[in-house]
Amino acid sequence: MNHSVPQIEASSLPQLLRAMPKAELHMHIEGSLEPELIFALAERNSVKLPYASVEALRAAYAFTDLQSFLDIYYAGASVLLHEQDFYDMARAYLNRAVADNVVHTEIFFDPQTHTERGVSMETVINGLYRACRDAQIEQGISASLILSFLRHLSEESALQTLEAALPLRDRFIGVGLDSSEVGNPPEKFARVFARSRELGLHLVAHAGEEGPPAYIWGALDTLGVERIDHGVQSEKDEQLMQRLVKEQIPLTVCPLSNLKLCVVDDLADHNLPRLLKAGLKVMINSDDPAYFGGYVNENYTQLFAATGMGALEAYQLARNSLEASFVSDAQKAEWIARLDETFAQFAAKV
Ligand SMILES: Nc1ncnc2[nH]cnc12
Ligand SMILES: [Zn+2]
Repeated sequence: MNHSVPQIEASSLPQLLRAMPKAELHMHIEGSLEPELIFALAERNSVKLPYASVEALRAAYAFTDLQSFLDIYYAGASVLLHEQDFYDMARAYLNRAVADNVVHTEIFFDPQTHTERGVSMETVINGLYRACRDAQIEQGISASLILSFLRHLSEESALQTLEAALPLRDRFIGVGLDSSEVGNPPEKFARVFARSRELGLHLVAHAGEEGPPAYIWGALDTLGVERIDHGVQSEKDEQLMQRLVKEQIPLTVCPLSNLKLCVVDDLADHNLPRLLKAGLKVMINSDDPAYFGGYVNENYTQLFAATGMGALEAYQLARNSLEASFVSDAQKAEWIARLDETFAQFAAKV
């Protein structure tokens, strides 16, 4: 776990954070819809928005908690109607990811947000999948999809969603669980996760964003997830911390999200440096970059500036992101070799 990382000038750190190859394992594609694209799609699809302008919409992005964000986030997604809309949204995100030296991304999508409005499952998945495939061919970025269930809806709805997606089973690699956490514990979704496991899908779930450590235990023990999305509340439970370290369960942490949703008051107080130091397999992600003030590199640079972390932590976080991804060991090894090369190049500049 302790890798030997070459000496790198502190002044090179922002450049290194941007240049290092990394994976993004926690981002919601609907959360990458920039206000400009929301307005462009509203016009293209003749959807009436309750905001007069891009500026007025952006001004509404002052959140007090997760729910206050989700209300606006679901309203923003109402402009997505056609396969091309889903394609354009995903290509816009993938362009940003390429610019941030993301070599691999595992993208959440919320089908129920769209199927409940009458958009078909095929429209959603085909648009997103085609964007991932074209970006891979044209830009070399690897991208996979994770179908996420909305936990404020019933398990029956999640089961129906999974069944509706099965004809397109080869177009997504796993399932997740998101939306309003408190009051919707993981146990509510035990059957749909069991069915997903039978289907050979990867399993992840949001837990311990606002909710208690008990939800992280539930996600691990009842749902059998391989990664925890967020998980920042794990620090409140020493036994849970020990388990997360022992089993090296990845936590996909999202610092700017935690700041904007008031999970933390100040980035300088974010617990990621402590979690990393305690030996947890944490990494940095953007969650909903269009709403929280930045894509993945902005999350790295702002958190590092606020907390004083250095090159050693940068290496470990990027490496954790690659190791925690759902790709082959051979692919991981190739990207880790590229990460090592990047660090060696920066060390040579000293
Ligand atoms: N941060 C978050 N937590 C839960 N559900 C979400 N859906 C989109 N972003 C989310
Ligand atoms: Zn999330």
